Amino acid sequence: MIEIKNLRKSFADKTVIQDVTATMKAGQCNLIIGSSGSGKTVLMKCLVGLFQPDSGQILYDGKDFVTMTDEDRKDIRKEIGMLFQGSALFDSQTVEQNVKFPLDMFTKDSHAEKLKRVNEVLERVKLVDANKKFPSELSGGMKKRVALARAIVLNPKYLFCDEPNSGLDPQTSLIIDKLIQEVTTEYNITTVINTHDMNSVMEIGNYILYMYQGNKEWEGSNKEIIFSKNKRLNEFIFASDFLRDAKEMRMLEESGKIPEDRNMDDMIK
Ligand SMILES: Nc1ncnc2c1ncn2[C@@H]1O[C@H](COP(=O)(O)OP(=O)(O)OP(=O)(O)O)[C@@H](O)[C@H]1O
Repeated sequence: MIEIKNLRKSFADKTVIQDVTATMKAGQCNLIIGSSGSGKTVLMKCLVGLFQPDSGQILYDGKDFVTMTDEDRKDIRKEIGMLFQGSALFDSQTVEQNVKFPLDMFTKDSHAEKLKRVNEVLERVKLVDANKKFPSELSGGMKKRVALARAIVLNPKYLFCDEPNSGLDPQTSLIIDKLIQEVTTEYNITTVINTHDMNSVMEIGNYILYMYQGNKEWEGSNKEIIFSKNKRLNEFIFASDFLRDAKEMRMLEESGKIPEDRNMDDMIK
C-alpha cells in the first residue's frame, strides 16, 4: 500500500502539486488521470523519488519515503518495478537479455537461475519463442510485454506504469491492461498507472485519482466514476465517446428500456 499525505511540490514560485492525499492499495490498479499539465507525471515522479516534494508524506507500507535515509530508499527502490511509456528496451540486447538485466544488476543468482526466472516471467506475459529476438523485430504490444516482464522480474511489491497504452491500438491496449491487472492481483502488487486511456479507466480502474490543476479533484472506482456529480470530472471523462455510451447504457438500463442484446456488465468489468 502507498499512502500519500498532504503532498506538495512547487517549481520556483509555481505550485504544481497542491495538497494531495490518497491511498493506493495492494492488489489493485490505482489510476491517476487528468488533463495535460494537471500534475500526474510530477506526482508519479515524487512517488518514485525522482522529485523531492516540498512537504507531505509518501508512506510505502507505513515507511515514509520522503524522510528516510538513502540506504532505506534503495531498499524500497529494489521493490519497485517500472513500465516506461516507450517501453525503454535496450535495442542492442535480445528479449532475454533485456528481461535479465535487473537480475544481473540486483541479484547474485546463477546464470541458470536467472534464465529460469526470465522464462517464467516471459511465460507469464504470454510471450513465448521470443527470447532471442531483438526489440526491432517486435510489435509495439510485444515490446510492452517484454517491458512488463522486465518490470516484474524482481517480484516487485510496487509497480509504476507511465502511459502503458501509448502508441498501441485499442485491442492490444486491452490485452496489456488485462496483463497488468492479472499480475497485480496474482502477486498482490500496488500498481500505480498514469493514463489518458478511458478504456483503461473503465476496465481496470479499481481506484481512480482525478487530478485537476495539481489538486485531487475526485477519487473513486470505475463503477462510481460514471455517476460522479463532479462537473470538472464529467467534462473530462465524457469527452470520451466510450464513456458517454456507457453512461447512456446505464441510464437506459435503469429506466428499463435497455435493448436486450446490450449489457452494462460487458462494459464495466
Ligand atoms: N521539471 C519541471 N520544472 C518546472 N515545471 C515543471 C517541471 N515538470 C513539470 N512541470 C510543470 O508541472 C505541471 C504539471 O506537469 P505534469 O508533467 O505533471 O503534467 P501531466 O498531468 O503529467 O501532463 P501530461 O498529461 O501532458 O503528461 C505543468 O505545469 C508543468 O509545466
